[in-house]
Amino acid sequence: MYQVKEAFYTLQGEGAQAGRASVFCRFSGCNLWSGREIDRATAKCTFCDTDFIGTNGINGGKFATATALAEHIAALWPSQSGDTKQHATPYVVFTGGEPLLQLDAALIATLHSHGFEVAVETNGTLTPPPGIDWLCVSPKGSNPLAVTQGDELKLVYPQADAPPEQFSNLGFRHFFLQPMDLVPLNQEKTTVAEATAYCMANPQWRLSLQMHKLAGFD
Ligand SMILES: C[S@@+](CC[C@H](N)C(=O)[O-])C[C@H]1O[C@@H](n2cnc3c(N)ncnc32)[C@H](O)[C@@H]1O
Ligand SMILES: Nc1nc2[nH]cc(C(=O)O)c2c(=O)[nH]1
Ligand code: SF4
Ligand SMILES: [Mg+2]
Repeated sequence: MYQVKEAFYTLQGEGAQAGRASVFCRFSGCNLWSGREIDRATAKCTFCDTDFIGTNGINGGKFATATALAEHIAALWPSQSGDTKQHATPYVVFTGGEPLLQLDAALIATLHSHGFEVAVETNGTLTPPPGIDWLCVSPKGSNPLAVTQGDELKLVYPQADAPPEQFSNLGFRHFFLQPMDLVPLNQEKTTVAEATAYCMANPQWRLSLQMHKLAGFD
């Protein structure tokens, strides 16, 4: 049984694939926070910008089989019109909550058979199933990483207990700093200038702004 908070068609707003048309599938639940505000201060991850509780969002629900969820996701990809010369590869991004609590090899294989490339946004504390085409790891404080290689490492910045230097030798193709959005924490200060300064001083790192929030597309 897969529990999905919401699923929607949008553009990837973050990291190296920013701007790419994507179906987002947001699984319910996380291993680092209950999702309740009352627990935020004592959680293992304290700055989350997302509601991942339950299955009541747009196109959310409970899915008994990989086939049922894959068909639900595939139906959100636009049908290619007859005069389209170039055919874009359908792309699904599994996120959450923490997607590696639920994503399995059967669901990935079924999406491949529907022609999808499969991307994952994970906190890196759980071992991924085989078959993922694009793996984004976003470390959270001092929580130990189970994943030390992948396509991109996207660090929310600043985190006192997770400085970039701690990750710069890991086996990723791309390294991004994403300024911490303080709105969910009810704080005024912006972190964009700090992340910009770090990237300019340390050119291994690139800046990831959350395009969907700036442009307002989800
Ligand atoms: C909501 S998380 C879900 C996936 C997974 N649990 C994780 O943490 O990577 C999706 C992305 O949003 C980032 N994120 C969460 N809260 C944020 C915030 N306040 N500011 C900027 N990025 C944030 C995460 O680091 C992650 O890259
Ligand atoms: N457009 C858009 N891009 C995103 N990239 C990562 C997101 C996430 O919440 O995992 C996200 C999201 O919530 N929306
Ligand atoms: S690990 Fe990801 S989903 Fe879980 S609380 Fe942190 S940012 Fe949110
Ligand atoms: Mg998000």
